[in-house]
Amino acid sequence: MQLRTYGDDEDCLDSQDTKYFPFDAHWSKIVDVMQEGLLLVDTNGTIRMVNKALEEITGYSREELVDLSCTIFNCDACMRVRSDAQSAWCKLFEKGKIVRRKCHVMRKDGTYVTVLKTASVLFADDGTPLGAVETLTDITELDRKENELQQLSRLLDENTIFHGMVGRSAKMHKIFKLIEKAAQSDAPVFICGESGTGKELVARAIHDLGPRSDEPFVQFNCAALNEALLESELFGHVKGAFTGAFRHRQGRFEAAHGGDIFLDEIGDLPMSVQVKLLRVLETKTFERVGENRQLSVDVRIITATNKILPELIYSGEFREDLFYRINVVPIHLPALRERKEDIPLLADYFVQRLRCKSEKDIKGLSPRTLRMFMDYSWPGNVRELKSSLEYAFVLADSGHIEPEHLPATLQAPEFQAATPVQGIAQEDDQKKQLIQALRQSGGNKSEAARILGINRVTVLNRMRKYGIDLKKVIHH
Ligand SMILES: Nc1ncnc2c1ncn2[C@@H]1O[C@H](COP(=O)(O)OP(=O)(O)OP(=O)(O)O)[C@@H](O)[C@H]1O
Repeated sequence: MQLRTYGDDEDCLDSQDTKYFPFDAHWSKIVDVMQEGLLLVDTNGTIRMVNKALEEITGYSREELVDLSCTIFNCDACMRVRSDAQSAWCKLFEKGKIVRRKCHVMRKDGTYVTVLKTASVLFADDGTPLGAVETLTDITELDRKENELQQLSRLLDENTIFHGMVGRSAKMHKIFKLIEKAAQSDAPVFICGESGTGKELVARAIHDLGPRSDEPFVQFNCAALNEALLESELFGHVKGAFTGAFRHRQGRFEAAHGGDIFLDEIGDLPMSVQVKLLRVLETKTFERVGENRQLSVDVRIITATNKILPELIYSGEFREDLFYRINVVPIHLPALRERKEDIPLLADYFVQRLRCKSEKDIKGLSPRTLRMFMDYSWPGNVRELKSSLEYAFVLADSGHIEPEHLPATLQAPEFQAATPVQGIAQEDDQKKQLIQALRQSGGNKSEAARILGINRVTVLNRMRKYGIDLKKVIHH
């Protein structure tokens, strides 16, 4: 029995009768706008019809395919078993249909494409098989992503990743152990380390691993607001407490009740608010702005800063008594240049993650780039490494990431340091890099922060610290 095929006879689907289904006359167009490849074979396995998407998937034209055997696709899942003259079905068809089977079909150029195949046998009213319809969905891209995810999970066994933190150095392993212990206690945790070393990740891990993990985790950046707003943001205010306080507002401490509060950039907390925070730590009570009532609160406090608090105590900007209260369990995160053995692993990790999000087939770092990564001092630490790779994914097209795909700050030899740079030399480098990034960004601080792999608040702090005048820098 022969199938009447699409194109043989435009009237075959009752195109005159549009009363019931006005699209009947347009079947050829309908199958051609389908995203899936469509293939019609007769009982001998001879191709009778294909649509446009199938031409695109296989690289063959319609004319080339019609009248050929479907074995031309060399499909790895079609173990063709011809039991008698009438039945030429692939083993897959024995059940009458197959649903979303992953297989590989050969294109005209000899390459293979991964497809999801769905197929059904067509029967006449008397039960005689007429042929079969197959749809093929190209999943090459999905398949690639799946392989990448598998690669990523192979890369990251439990010894190299800890709650989103990647590291195989002895220093990071010590930190992972410390986090586990700190999480179980209710004592305040103080996380210090340079910008971009992962302090926020540590705070999150402490919450997730601790007994308060089902309770709130409230995060607050103490450098984000001015002194007047800070207090009401942290402790809340009552209606009429100040101009503009039209209603009661719950503060962050109340919101964190039962859970953990993470106060980031604690070194930037103004003195007036430091006193109030000290009170919360000592008495576990606070007052809303504009109210005299004491409210008790049960929160564990986690703080972090990239500043050296003893220096701030010395200069009178931070209360010593508060420092002792928050610094019960100190966690010091080492700078990336102090744990260089983590650099290749972190780079692989970020490359794999970026590959999953990108269409580009970027394989990793070239040996030259890896050497450069190992020699660089990474003032912006892991954040800078991550954003350099994001930058490289924009510039590179495929293959390996070469030094020329990296941000200018990594390429300028005067900013590279093979050995840890300390004290004044480091500050000098930091200032030069900031000036260069601000020039590069035309004075845009957020963009400069992105270039350096640090956050905007750190850019502002450093500009203040080094007395950088934006106008002078740009018009230099
Ligand atoms: N060990 C790590 N593994 C994977 N990603 C990391 C690691 N450390 C940091 N990161 C990533 O680097 C970026 C910066 O991390 P994070 O914000 O925790 O740093 P930070 O020390 O809090 O910085 P800042 O002081 O500027 O606030 C984030 O995108 C984070 O996911």
